[in-house]
Amino acid sequence: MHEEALSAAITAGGRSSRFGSDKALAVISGERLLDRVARRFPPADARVLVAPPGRYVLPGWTPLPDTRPGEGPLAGLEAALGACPDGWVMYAGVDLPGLTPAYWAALLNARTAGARSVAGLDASGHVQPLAALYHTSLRGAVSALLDAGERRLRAALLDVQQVPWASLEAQCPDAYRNVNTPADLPDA
Ligand SMILES: Nc1nc2c(ncn2[C@@H]2O[C@H](COP(=O)(O)OP(=O)(O)OP(=O)(O)O)[C@@H](O)[C@H]2O)c(=O)[nH]1
Ligand SMILES: [Mg+2]
Repeated sequence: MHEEALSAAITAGGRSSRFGSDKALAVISGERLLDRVARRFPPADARVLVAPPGRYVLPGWTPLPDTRPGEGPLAGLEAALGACPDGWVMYAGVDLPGLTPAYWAALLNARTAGARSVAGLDASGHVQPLAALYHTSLRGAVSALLDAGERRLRAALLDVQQVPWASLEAQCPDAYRNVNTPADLPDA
């Protein structure tokens, strides 16, 4: 059987305009948000950090420039899918400090035959595309969406397997805690 790779990708190409300074560098519990998200992925065959060239140094992660700089996390996904080996990509925003290895394991375990993306539902039932699995077979579809003017990341959730919050809450209660402003930083 053909072995598929498992890759990790962090997207950090945003402007942090609501935060007021680069939120990836914000320190929480003594470490940068960037380092925290990075170290909470399970082991992966490839690890890429999508961000403007030279903005970050993250040992063990391959720096990857945006294919369409400034066009948002859907464009970041295009870059990640294009650079990762064929298989599944764990794709996360840099501003989700509550993610854990168990969260990724829960998504990976939820994969079904035919699914090309896997995303959790939050406590309100909203799908969460910024901490989700995408299969590299979506490359062409994601580029086509961008070419057509689409910029919402959730549009990339094609052939999606959804994971109910009840299946995620125990493993990762803070999974979708999102840092947009300094007030969102959890107190250490
Ligand atoms: N690669 C890449 N990532 C992006 C881009 N825009 C936003 N992101 C990332 O997508 C995630 C969610 O985006 P936002 O929460 O809007 O972050 P942001 O755009 O930096 O912040 P705001 O300027 O306040 O909207 C963060 O991890 C961002 O770094 C982009 O153009 N390219
Ligand atoms: Mg933004």
